[in-house]
Amino acid sequence: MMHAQRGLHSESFTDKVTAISKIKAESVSKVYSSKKSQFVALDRVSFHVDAHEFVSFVGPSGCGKSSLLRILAGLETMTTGSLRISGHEIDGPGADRGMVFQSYTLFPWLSVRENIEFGLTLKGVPLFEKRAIADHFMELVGLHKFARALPKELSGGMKQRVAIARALANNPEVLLMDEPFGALDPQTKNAMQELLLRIWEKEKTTVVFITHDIEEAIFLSERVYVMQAHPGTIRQEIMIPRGLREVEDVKDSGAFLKLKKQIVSLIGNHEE
Ligand SMILES: Nc1ncnc2c1ncn2[C@@H]1O[C@H](COP(=O)(O)OP(=O)(O)OP(=O)(O)O)[C@@H](O)[C@H]1O
Repeated sequence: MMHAQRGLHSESFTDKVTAISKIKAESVSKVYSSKKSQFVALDRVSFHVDAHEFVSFVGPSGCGKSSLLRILAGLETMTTGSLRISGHEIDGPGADRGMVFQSYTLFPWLSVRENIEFGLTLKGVPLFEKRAIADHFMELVGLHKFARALPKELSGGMKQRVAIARALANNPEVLLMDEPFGALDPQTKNAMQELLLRIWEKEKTTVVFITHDIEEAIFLSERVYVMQAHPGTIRQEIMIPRGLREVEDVKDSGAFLKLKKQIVSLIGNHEE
């Protein structure tokens, strides 16, 4: 009761923002320290990601994109600031976050199915349920015919499809992706972008996507945070208009090229 009364004024607004935002970062800084020097990789970075949103961070090498994602994943600690997922301060890695990295991180001795089921096995999910979940995600990424294959028998794109399926099988609240298609050839990369969008639309996952590829960020996202380096900060938030992707040959369309030019100049201006 007391809470309801307190919540009537400013606090109710704060509660509402926290409730809407799946991720809320406030003034996150990361300083790498050695005996001789200190390096500010992230300087008071604030952002939010709403539930079911697809948000990308794009920026030049060294702007702190990967540091930010590693902090979100709980693999790295921030130096100062606050970073909450569903209202809870991040305190180490957790099953609420699924990760897909650029480097292939499948267990080489496990089959496609076993890789996808890995987290479910750890959680003690009953066999029947585990099989059904893996079947669903193998179907979703188009690898059901490769259930028994080992990673060494797969192409780079197929490996990343397994990595996405494995991350999603654990039903994470947020999917964190660090340049997941960075090592793929352009054609495979395009196909993977299309696939990821289809999955995102179907599964309603909240996605945080890191890339240095501006086209990729515009094509995939609803919002893009443009970062700058030295120190790593967020320079601007760019809204990607709904329906942009519906246009044929979208990457050559006037609206797309305009957004690309805008982001190139934001990044370029700072690098001069
Ligand atoms: N463990 C570390 N110790 C010291 N400095 C680090 C460490 N990790 C990253 N850095 C520095 O912090 C800065 C940001 O690195 P980070 O990898 O987060 O950037 P990035 O934007 O992902 O760059 P890239 O696209 O090149 O991977 C870089 O200048 C990097 O050299």
